[in-house]
Amino acid sequence: MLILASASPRRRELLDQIGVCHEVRPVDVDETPHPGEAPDEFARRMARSKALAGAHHAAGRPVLGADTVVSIDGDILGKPMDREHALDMLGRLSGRDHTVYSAVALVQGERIRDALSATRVRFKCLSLREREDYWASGEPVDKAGAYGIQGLAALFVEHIEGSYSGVVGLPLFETGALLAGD
Ligand SMILES: Cc1cn([C@H]2C[C@H](O)[C@@H](COP(=O)(O)OP(=O)(O)OP(=O)(O)O)O2)c(=O)[nH]c1=O
Repeated sequence: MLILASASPRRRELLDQIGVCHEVRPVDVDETPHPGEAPDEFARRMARSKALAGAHHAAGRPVLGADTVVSIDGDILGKPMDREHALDMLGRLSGRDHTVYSAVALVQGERIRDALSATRVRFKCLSLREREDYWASGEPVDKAGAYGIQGLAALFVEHIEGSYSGVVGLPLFETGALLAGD
């Protein structure tokens, strides 16, 4: 059975959605970007690191790792450290387009393969009050870019072009192709 090297409840639900039986075994990796590292490269490196870390104790079973980052003006927005950080991130996203990179990596024996989705997301303009109320909902705390498109933040998203499941945390088309060996 496949091992999902992730603590994200969204990833578990997304894998369930496509009927892939799996066991959840979260891993701990250093999620610090290298100086000057591009957001898409960072997401790919993280997905690969998580899958490889999971493979250490997998006894040869296939292991899936994933990573999602929000990127605007070339910067990487990860999870917010605190309220101010979240309000600042949401302020940067307000009224603009950004890109969500979601990478997935699969380790099978000696082999590792990965795939990436890039999705454009446009936010409406957010007032300070809206950002404060959103923080108070508790939703932003564990999410890249301090928002969850699958939750209340659906009200902020004017337009999306790309992979919805990628924004939520696991690009299902790309994941299915990796698992099928394409
Ligand atoms: C942009 C966005 C992100 N997210 C979530 C998906 C991921 O769980 C999280 C990004 O953080 P990640 O570091 O990719 O993942 P994680 O720490 O939650 O889980 P793990 O490393 O153990 O696999 O943000 C949403 O749920 N909705 C969204 O709209």
